[in-house]
Amino acid sequence: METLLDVQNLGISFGGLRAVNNFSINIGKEQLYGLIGPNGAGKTTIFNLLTGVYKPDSGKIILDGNDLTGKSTIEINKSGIARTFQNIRLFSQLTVLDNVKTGLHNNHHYSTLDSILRLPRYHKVEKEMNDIAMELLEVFGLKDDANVQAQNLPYGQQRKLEITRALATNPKLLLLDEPAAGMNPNETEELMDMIKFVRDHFHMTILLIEHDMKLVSGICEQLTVLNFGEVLAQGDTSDVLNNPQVIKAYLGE
Ligand SMILES: Nc1ncnc2c1ncn2[C@@H]1O[C@H](COP(=O)(O)OP(=O)(O)OP(=O)(O)O)[C@@H](O)[C@H]1O
Repeated sequence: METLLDVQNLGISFGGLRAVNNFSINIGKEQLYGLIGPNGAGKTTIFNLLTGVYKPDSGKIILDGNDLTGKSTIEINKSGIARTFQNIRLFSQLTVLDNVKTGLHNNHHYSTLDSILRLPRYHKVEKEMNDIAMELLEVFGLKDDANVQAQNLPYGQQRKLEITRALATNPKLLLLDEPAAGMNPNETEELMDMIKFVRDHFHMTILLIEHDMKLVSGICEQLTVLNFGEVLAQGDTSDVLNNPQVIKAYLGE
């Protein structure tokens, strides 16, 4: 399988705490990959390193052959990594449609002058963005809510919208930080279907952090288990979940 993300020996310290140490991972194109581990193991810190929120003090991040180590969040997003957050971060006062359009600005441009003077290019680009955003909303069953304020959507739909907006940036790699957090079992089922659909339909590569083991074992093909900032186990999901060290350290059974 062709590699999309190649991370080698990534590390970062906060004061005296080595939050992530010697972290390596290799994710193939179109893989659905899970990152699990106990609270405080360093999972979100790894997402923050991969997206440029934190700069690693050691290691390399290569995406599709491009070295992204030390790049800014904006550069990294433009290079093809998009994410969602543990606590939903939408533009709550904007409509569902406008939230998706904020994601599309990466690939659709008009100048400030075009926009102020409402020049033809402005209308053309706006129409293109509306059409694409509506198509995406239709795919994810959110089209009828296009004009609803994001904050008025039910929780599960807000999660879906966050993923839709991340997809609108046209990423190569989608990072989902605890997508099922706070969801009821029905919402989680729907979410699992959506994640599988995104991978299959958009040929997307997905790395997700999740505590919900039903979701992890249900859709992730490969897993990395993190413990105290270091990789405890890595490989096929069923092998990893049956690894005695993992059961002892993480699952506590
Ligand atoms: N900016 C920071 N400054 C200081 N310490 C930090 C910072 N960010 C994370 N940490 C510490 O790094 C460690 C790893 O935190 P992180 O949030 O990555 O864990 P996690 O595996 O995502 O946990 P959870 O499952 O609870 O979300 C924790 O001890 C945390 O307190």
